[in-house]
Amino acid sequence: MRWLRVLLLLRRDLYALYLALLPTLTIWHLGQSIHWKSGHRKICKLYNTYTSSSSFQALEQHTKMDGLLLSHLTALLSCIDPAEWHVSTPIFRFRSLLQGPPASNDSSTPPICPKHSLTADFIDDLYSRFENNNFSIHSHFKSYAHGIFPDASRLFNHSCMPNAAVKYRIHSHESVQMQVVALRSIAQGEEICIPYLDPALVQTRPTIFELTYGFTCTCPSCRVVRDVGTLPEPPQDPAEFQNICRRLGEFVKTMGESPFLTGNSALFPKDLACVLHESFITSLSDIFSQASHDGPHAIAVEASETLLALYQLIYPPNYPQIGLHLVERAKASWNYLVSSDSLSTARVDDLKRGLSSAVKILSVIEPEGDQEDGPMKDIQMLLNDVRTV
Ligand SMILES: C[S@@+](CC[C@H](N)C(=O)[O-])C[C@H]1O[C@@H](n2cnc3c(N)ncnc32)[C@H](O)[C@@H]1O
Repeated sequence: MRWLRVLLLLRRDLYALYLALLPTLTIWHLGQSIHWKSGHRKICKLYNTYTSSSSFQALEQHTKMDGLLLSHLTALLSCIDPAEWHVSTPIFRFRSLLQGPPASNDSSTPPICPKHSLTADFIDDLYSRFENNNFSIHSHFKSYAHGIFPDASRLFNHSCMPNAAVKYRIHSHESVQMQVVALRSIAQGEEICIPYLDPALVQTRPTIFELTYGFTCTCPSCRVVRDVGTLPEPPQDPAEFQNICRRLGEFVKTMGESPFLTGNSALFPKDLACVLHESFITSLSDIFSQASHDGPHAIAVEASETLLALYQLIYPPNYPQIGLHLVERAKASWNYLVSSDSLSTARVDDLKRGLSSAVKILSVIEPEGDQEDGPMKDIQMLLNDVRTV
């Protein structure tokens, strides 16, 4: 099948609400600007009082975003005659989505902003679909707000080895646009799945699926994790920890396709089970960021190699996190190079190869988000630096 890059442009959803961190609240509302203007007015007048109220301030950041989103939704719906909510409207589609499991609906509906004409039961009913259907609008992993995209919620199930990923176009004075991008060729009839959360959360993800989404994931990655069983903690002893890092690097270099992609747990060496323990990635990331910042740069390069191996094991090919990490790894290599007494040609070549892989992977999903801190800019700067040696 032909490489299908952008699968869908989900512009037709009625409510793409991108709020939270933006002081001026915006709602995207195709073709019903009169309703939007009156909904906007309802929110604007009370916005400061609402966001500075003690009940709003007491909420967790995540629930604050939900409260803002729900405020916009109720403001908007209060301006539309329910007789207009027929089958083809996004609100009808939104209300036809699955509700979250009882556990995710345990917490009460957050306080909302506008005066509205909707009943408490109706608002609870809307909110019961938030947790397992809404999206976190992000730009290069920086989260901006929560958004409702009923068509995308209807269409896409989750996989920890997804064949597609969600990105957003965020530009001032434009509606936020969601795009679903294929990470590889997708055969006719194959289900298109996106990740609902970071697949690297190997240990916590089953609980999140159960409590927030109400399902047990049966993707190839989860099958392998289940077969591996209880995950041992990574060794505390530095020499043993290093040995595991080396073993992981060797395994990934020779594995061909990841066992987590194919679901074949027999191919995953049992002595590497501890690399799936979430403390392994945390320790490595800490070592990497500290050494990248303060040195020694050789340690940063070493940690970045192991992180790359881990990402190649647990993420699907072309996953953006791999591309972004390749850029960070190249920065560490560059710092190491310029702080060394002599320039190693092999290391310069490796750096160039790493950047070229980063470009290949990131080109699948880029450009995305607000573009301000796009990794392509960093790559270009590094390539310019490398050309000078
Ligand atoms: C955003 S909706 C996805 C679309 C949904 N299947 C539908 O028909 O409307 C999220 C819900 O879909 C179900 N779901 C998503 N991914 C799943 C998966 N991999 N296995 C089983 N159920 C899944 C869960 O019930 C989850 O709460």
